[in-house]
Amino acid sequence: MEVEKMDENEWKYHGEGNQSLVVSHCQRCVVLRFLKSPPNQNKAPEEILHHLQNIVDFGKHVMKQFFGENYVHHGEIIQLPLDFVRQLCLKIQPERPECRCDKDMDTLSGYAMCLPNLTRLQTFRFAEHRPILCIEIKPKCGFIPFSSHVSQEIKHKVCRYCMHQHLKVANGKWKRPSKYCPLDLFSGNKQRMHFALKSLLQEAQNNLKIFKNGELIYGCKDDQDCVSDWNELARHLKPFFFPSNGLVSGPHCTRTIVKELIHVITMALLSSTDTCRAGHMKTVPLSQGRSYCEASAFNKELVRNGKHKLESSGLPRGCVLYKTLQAQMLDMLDIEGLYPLYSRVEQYLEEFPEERSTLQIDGPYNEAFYEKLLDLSLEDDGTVAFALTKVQQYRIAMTAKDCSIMIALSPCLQDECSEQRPVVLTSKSRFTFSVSVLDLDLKPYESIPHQYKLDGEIVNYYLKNVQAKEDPVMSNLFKENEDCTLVLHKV
Ligand SMILES: O=P(O)(O)O[C@@H]1[C@@H](OP(=O)(O)O)[C@H](OP(=O)(O)O)[C@H](O)[C@H](OP(=O)(O)O)[C@H]1OP(=O)(O)O
Ligand SMILES: Nc1ncnc2c1ncn2[C@@H]1O[C@H](COP(=O)(O)OP(=O)(O)OP(=O)(O)O)[C@@H](O)[C@H]1O
Repeated sequence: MEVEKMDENEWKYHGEGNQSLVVSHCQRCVVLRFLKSPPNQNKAPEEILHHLQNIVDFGKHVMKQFFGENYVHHGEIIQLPLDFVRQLCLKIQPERPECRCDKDMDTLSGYAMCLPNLTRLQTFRFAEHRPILCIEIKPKCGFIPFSSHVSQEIKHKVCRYCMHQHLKVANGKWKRPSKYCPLDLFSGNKQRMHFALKSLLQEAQNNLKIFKNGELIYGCKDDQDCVSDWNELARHLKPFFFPSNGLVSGPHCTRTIVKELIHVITMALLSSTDTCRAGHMKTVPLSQGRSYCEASAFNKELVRNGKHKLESSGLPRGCVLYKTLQAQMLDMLDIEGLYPLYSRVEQYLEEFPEERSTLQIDGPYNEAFYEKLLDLSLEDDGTVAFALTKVQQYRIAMTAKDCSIMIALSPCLQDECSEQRPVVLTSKSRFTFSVSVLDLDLKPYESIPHQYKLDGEIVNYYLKNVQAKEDPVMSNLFKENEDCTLVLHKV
């Protein structure tokens, strides 16, 4: 990219989260990702550069090992003319959702990350202008804690996402709770995955976005009360799924298109498109802990219908969900078991502050950092080294619990499909696709006390306001469903 010739008119607002703001190039398949900070808390340019370098290194040396080369795009740092950045910031300001304007885009350092635009990622090497459909999912934590450090029984039964929904609605973050449960999505069972994806389509919140040719066509843009218009979505998707226009419009057409969409997403999420170095590293057997969440609407429906056996088909080893879950499961102790270890490291750092850099708390996130993550032992020998390893593994897990998965699909004809590209078929079309993982910035060490506090708030709110008011019939049904062991005594 010729940075001297940068023109803000060639870029447009693309999206943002809590930490960064993304603009996309109008013609080329690239984006610029800028860091954000609260007003009047600008960081020095060297600090921004260091932070961005850490993000790139972490993607390159750590997350690529967990997910594999093809899933992770670490990007590169780019230094831009300050005048261009200032003009760009002014240009995009009116497009920004109000709820994100509590932070400003960094316009002082001139540094940003340059990445491929994953919503327009070409799945064909030569096809320049093929239509592209892209689905972005932020799946959140897909397992129930199995750690013995968990103090509240409810955490072994209901997943964090489902509990957190109630607090979010109470706080006004969202108007309605979602029926999505990450455990259904991560179950590998097609029926449960279908239910999870349908729930995301009903209440997207910040967990689902759909882009057509790089433009956001579905998902929450601004307010907490976004309406899910499936008919409008079906209108956008019809040319992808029914290219010869064979399907009449109406509710049946909408339902069929949504079903086909869910099918292609499921197939892409379950496909194994990459191998990775950490592939042999099995954090925790997937069978450990409960494989379903008692609060999941799918589960409740089954129980109501007298069916107590919830299927969990398991995930194929190479698929993106499996890899995400394995990285998430590096949180083996739960925040309750981790917090005392964090305090041990803190105490050590208070005594020996100069050790902070040797311990690689703020990077560099290099090969040596990755190697230290591989020790999965849970035997606490009382050392700072043990505590630190668990803290760093927890930070990786938190990152994987908050990342997003992007699936880019482009229609192809039968004779066009290459053997190197995965293909998914629907009733009337076929797509080549690529899967990527984004927002893999390592969660800061400093966020651990916040995680500890938030965990308590989520659980206490749930116990006080939801579980206490739960339908007693439902609770009894669950009790009947609990596993029981028959103990035989000698007489
Ligand atoms: O704690 P959670 O689960 O609410 O996750 C936060 C996300 O909220 P969500 O629940 O997904 O709506 C939150 O997302 P939103 O800003 O609400 O879209 C951020 O991703 C936040 O990350 P960071 O601390 O800014 O790096 C996330 O915080 P971390 O816990 O990942 O640090
Ligand atoms: N390489 C990319 N290609 C296309 N779109 C992208 C890319 N990177 C980010 N985006 C879009 O920008 C949005 C915000 O980016 P990102 O998730 O990295 O922000 P964040 O502030 O780090 O998020 P969080 O709130 O989770 O901390 C994403 O949800 C996605 O829609």
